Amino acid sequence: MTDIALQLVDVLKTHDSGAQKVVALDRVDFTLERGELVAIMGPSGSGKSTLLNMAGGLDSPDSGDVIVNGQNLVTMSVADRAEVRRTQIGYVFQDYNLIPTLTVAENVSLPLELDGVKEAVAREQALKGLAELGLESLADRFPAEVSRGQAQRTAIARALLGEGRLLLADEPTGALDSNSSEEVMMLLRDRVDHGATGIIVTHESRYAGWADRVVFLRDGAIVDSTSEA
Ligand SMILES: Nc1ncnc2c1ncn2[C@@H]1O[C@H](COP(=O)(O)OP(=O)(O)OP(=O)(O)O)[C@@H](O)[C@H]1O
Repeated sequence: MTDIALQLVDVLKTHDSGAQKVVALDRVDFTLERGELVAIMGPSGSGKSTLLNMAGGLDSPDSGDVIVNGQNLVTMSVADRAEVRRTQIGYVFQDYNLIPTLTVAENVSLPLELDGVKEAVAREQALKGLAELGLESLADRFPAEVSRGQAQRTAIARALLGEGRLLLADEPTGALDSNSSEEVMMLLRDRVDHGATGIIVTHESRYAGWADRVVFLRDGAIVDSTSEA
């Protein structure tokens, strides 16, 4: 394994917006070392979510390369990309993406079961992950029966399962009060300190303070980068 968890090389991404083309990422180069937690900040529309979607293999660039743990997501097959996503990447979406017909625990254990982990073992791991976020009592409720903050923490529990993951979190504290937000940041930090690697998109500099480095985007380009070190 290399020491680089993620590399974007000269990534260009445009979106069609009516008759116009919007440049969402303008030939971005970005490297994330294993064990780093990086915060991405920037004005609305600057390309933060697009960058995360590229990193997570949810969308493909027009040109350039996206390399996760030494594997180029751009040149691999759709099936291989799906497997990298499932086994090596944990994604926390802005809108949680919980499956409404599955319970909280089932939502968290589903990716493990898709990986072939036996149902009982997957449930046990899901319950452990939920307990870390104070959600064990909600395990058998459905997403519609929990609060927005609890749904967000469920999505985070799901993303955190699995060792040494690349965690990609788009505004993970968006739906949470400030105490819960601090807890979530502490958890992400702790997970990174124990072998994971992460990117958090955030609008709030106080949460960016948990990161090792803050990268600022503007008009689809990285304009500045700070380091705590
Ligand atoms: N599916 C899409 N179709 C058309 N344009 C899009 C699409 N997704 C994003 N864009 C445009 O691409 C640019 C970057 O969007 P992106 O969502 O990455 O920004 P962001 O920094 O995450 O914004 P926010 O902070 O508001 O979430 C914006 O101009 C946006 O309008």
